[in-house]
Order: sequence, then structure tokens, then C-alpha cells
Amino acid sequence: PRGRDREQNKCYQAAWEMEKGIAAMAACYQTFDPAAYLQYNYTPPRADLTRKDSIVPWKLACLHRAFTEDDVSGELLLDIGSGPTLYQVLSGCEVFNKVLMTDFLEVNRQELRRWVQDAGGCSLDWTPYLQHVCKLEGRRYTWTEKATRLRRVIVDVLPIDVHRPQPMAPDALPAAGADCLVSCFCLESVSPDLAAFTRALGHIRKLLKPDGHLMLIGALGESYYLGGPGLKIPVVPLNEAQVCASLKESGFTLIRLEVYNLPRDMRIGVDDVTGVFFAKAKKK
Ligand SMILES: Nc1ncnc2c1ncn2[C@@H]1O[C@@H](CSCCNC[C@@H]2Cc3ccc([N+](=O)[O-])cc3CN2)[C@@H](O)[C@H]1O
Repeated sequence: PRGRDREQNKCYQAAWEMEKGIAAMAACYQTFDPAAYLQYNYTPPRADLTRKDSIVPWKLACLHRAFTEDDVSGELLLDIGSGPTLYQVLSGCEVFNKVLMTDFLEVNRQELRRWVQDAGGCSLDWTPYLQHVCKLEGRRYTWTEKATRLRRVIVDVLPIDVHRPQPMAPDALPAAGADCLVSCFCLESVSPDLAAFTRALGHIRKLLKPDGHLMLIGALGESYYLGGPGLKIPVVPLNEAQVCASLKESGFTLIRLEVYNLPRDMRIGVDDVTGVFFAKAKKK
């Protein structure tokens, strides 16, 4: 019996450590500053749309290509951990006629709602992003037409917690799940360790219909980032092999992995990212 108690105790200890790590991450996010975060990552040099080797144009090109391939189709695109950003759905909004944005924090959901409701007071002007994606799409319509479409197709901005086996409210999605998932820079920066990252992938996989696609962007080699002035948020550092292994282990088939290595002048002290990955994967 003692052996069994020791086993149960070890299992309990592991569960307790996991919960503690997740709670610690949630505590870090209580003072997340959307405006500062946008300033750090979504203005030049990282978002210099005139520079081919800037990070944001690379991300927008990956998303444009992935969403315009003919294996991607359906009704509902779900963005996991949207944060206060919109760039990640600028291509997808032309393929799906419903987009659901989600985030853990009300401050981020409010930031997104302000843009959707065109109520003014947004922390960042997304015009250059809209114009850039219109160019990628062959200027079939003006950026204002794209903005109008995006405001129409974003049907809601909902709470999410990727550490819960059921990350969203039960009635948030159709029974079959979303037709496609997109998630950018979220999982690795909300997970205390690699196991939690992989588990979170398994949780969001359940929100996706069978054969649906996951477009996943994330940071490589990142151990922290600034979520606001002086707010260092820990990140689980990933390499390409770990990303591929976690996708496989959590029930995805990898279709393509692309990697961007940060040039020196993109390392501006807001994090210690060495690279960015883009993965297009399919629910097995
Ligand atoms: N439990 C949770 N479930 C879901 N979402 C959650 C949860 N907890 C927090 N969140 C939510 O997830 C968060 C998403 S923002 C996370 C920032 N990721 C790291 C940052 C991003 C970035 C951007 C651009 C570039 N670059 O090179 O161009 C590099 C980097 C690397 N640094 C935040 O919205 C939070 O509110």
C-alpha cells in the first residue's frame, strides 16, 4: 500500500506543480499593457512594411500563401489568443465569412472590439497592414473595402484559456468545431513549460473540425518578452524540432514549417527571440 500511496502522491505533486505554473503565468498577465506591446512589436523596425526582411511582412506573406491555397475552405475561422492584434486574420477574412477572435484578457478583447466597432481610440493604426495585404491579394479591392469586410466577418471577441481542456464556453462554437484555426505567438508565451505547450495544442485541437487546418506562428528561442514597461513575461524557449514533435504528439499532421531568423536590427530588447516559425498543419 505504501508504494501505491507514494505513486499517488507523486501524481498529485505533478498535478499541483502544473496548476502552480499555469496560475503563475496568469498572474504575469494581469498587468499586460496592450498599447506598449503593440508599440514594441507592431511598429518599425519589426513592422516595417517597406522592408522585405522585416518580420511582419514575412508573417503576412506566410499567412497570405497558406490561406489562399485551395486546401483551405469553410465557414468559420477561429483565432486563438488574438491579443490586441488583427494582422493574423487579414488574409483569412477573405476565405471565411465568419471570424471569431479570442483572448484571455478583457483589455485585449476591448482593444479588438474598439477596432471592430470603429469607435476610435485604437492603440495602433492598422491601415498600413490592410494596404499591404490588399497588395498581396492583387488589389482586387481597396483597403477600406477590406476593413469593411473584416468588421463584418468578425462575429465576436470571446474569452479563452488554452490551459483548460475546454478552452472556450461550450456554446461558443458549432458542434463540429471551427473550420480553421490560427494562433500567433500565444501558446509558447502562456505555457510554463514544453509539456504545457503541447497540452495546450491538444486542447485547441478539439476546437477544430476533423481535417481542419491550423496556421500556427510562434517564437523560437524566446525565454522572455516585455508585456509592458518593465513587465518581463517568461516564455518556454522552443526550437524547430520541439515544435514539430509537439504538433505530432498533440494530433496534428505537419504540412509545412517555415522559419525566419531575426536579423540583428530586429533584436530591439523587447524579447530575446532568435527566430519565428510558421507551421501549416492539419488535424489528423
Ligand atoms: N491561458 C491563456 N490562454 C489563451 N491566451 C492567453 C492565456 N494567457 C495569456 N493569454 C494571451 O496570450 C497573449 C498573446 S500575446 C503573447 C506575446 N508573445 C510573445 C511576443 C510576441 C512577438 C511578436 C512579434 C515578434 N517578432 O519577432 O516580430 C516577436 C514576438 C515574441 N514576443 C496575450 O494576448 C494574453 O492575453
